[in-house]
Amino acid sequence: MPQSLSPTDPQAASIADPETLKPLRDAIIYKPPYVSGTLPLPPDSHLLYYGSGVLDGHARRINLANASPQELDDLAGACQPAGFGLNHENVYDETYRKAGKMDTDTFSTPFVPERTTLVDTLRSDLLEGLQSSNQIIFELYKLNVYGKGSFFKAHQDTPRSTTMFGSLVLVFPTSHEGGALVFRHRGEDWTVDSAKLLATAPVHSVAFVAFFSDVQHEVSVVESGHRVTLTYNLYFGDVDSPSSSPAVPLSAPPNEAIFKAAFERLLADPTFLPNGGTLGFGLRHVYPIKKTLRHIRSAFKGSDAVVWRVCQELGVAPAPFLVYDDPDSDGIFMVNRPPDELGGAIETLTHHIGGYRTGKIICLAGWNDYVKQELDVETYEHVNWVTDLTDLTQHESTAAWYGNETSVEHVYGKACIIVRVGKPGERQTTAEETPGEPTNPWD
Ligand SMILES: O=C(O)CCC(=O)C(=O)O
Ligand SMILES: [Fe+2]
Repeated sequence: MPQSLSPTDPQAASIADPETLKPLRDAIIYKPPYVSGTLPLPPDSHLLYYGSGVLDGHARRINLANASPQELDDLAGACQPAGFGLNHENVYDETYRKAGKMDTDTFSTPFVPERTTLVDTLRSDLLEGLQSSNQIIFELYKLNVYGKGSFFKAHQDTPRSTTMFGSLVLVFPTSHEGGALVFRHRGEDWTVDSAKLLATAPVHSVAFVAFFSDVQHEVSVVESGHRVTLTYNLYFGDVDSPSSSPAVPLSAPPNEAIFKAAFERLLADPTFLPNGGTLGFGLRHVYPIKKTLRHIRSAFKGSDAVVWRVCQELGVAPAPFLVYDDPDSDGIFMVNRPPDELGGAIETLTHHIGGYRTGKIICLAGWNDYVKQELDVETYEHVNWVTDLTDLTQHESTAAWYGNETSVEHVYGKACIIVRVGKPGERQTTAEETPGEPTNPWD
């Protein structure tokens, strides 16, 4: 991390007290442990075929997109009481869980989660980092019908293997009130009211909620109607290629509103960066780096997309940068496009990137005057790191090292989002104020 300047330095006003950045950092690092939203589907995806002992071997067909109360009563009547796992046993206790269930040998659904945008949504907004590149396996687990007065008290789902990482619940648009899913984790709680989500969703949508296995959750009492759900166990498969297209979120990730509110509060505070300043966010996902960083903007997902969108909404211009931490000096550099091959000796990294047209020196702590002059100190800029740099998205360059023996060194530029904030009253910045990205005919 860059070192701080002394408080007497004229640049000191652009250094934010790290405590003030904590709400922004927390909104990204401690994001809610679930994703939820609605998913428009073709009407046939809501079909359900079921048969059980009570139907004397006859199968029934119901379309959950427009099921009548009688059809739903029949479905509920064909269910068995739902149990829950306690000390490795399946227990029935209607003071703890009151709901109907069908096992997967009793019903059939044409819905295939792998063929929907759910895969991208989970990879972007629930998972992060290297996990986002894993294949996700959806295992259909149960159909549940929560009639009036049904509920499921606080519990954690039983992981069925070491590769199981979470659960997915799909809620069909059958008329119901209540039955919100409440999560509790690290002393916080969140409520996802699927009935309310469905009320404003396009016709034929289902609601979805996916969450990590270690999160405590409960289904609050269904006040009326039938809440019909499919639950899936979520497993990691092999490492897959990252999805090529970013998920277009149908609903914002749950940390977006929290991050935005925290950022708005900071920008409204006149003691925050009284001279304006620069914020840095390490990236939380893996993206390919090409000749320029321009394509990365449209690839951002999860919390990276949250930072990007919220900054744009609040009028503080975000820009992608690569940051180089030169081990041979105390300098840290940032450039807004990958440097061409460094070519020469590693000792010249400082000069090469510092002198590079789009290069920008962001920390000069400990540098002597000669180097400062060489590198044009006016380009100095202190970055207040909200979240640490990560090595998930980085650009590699090679350079020769002339020591006792000549060797090749690798130098890595770590990608991040840099946000420039104006002083109070003039907080908004425009993209033109960030160093312009050279137009590249090959981009
Ligand atoms: O129906 C829901 O929203 C959650 C159900 C649940 O927690 C479970 O089946 O384990
Ligand atoms: Fe559960």
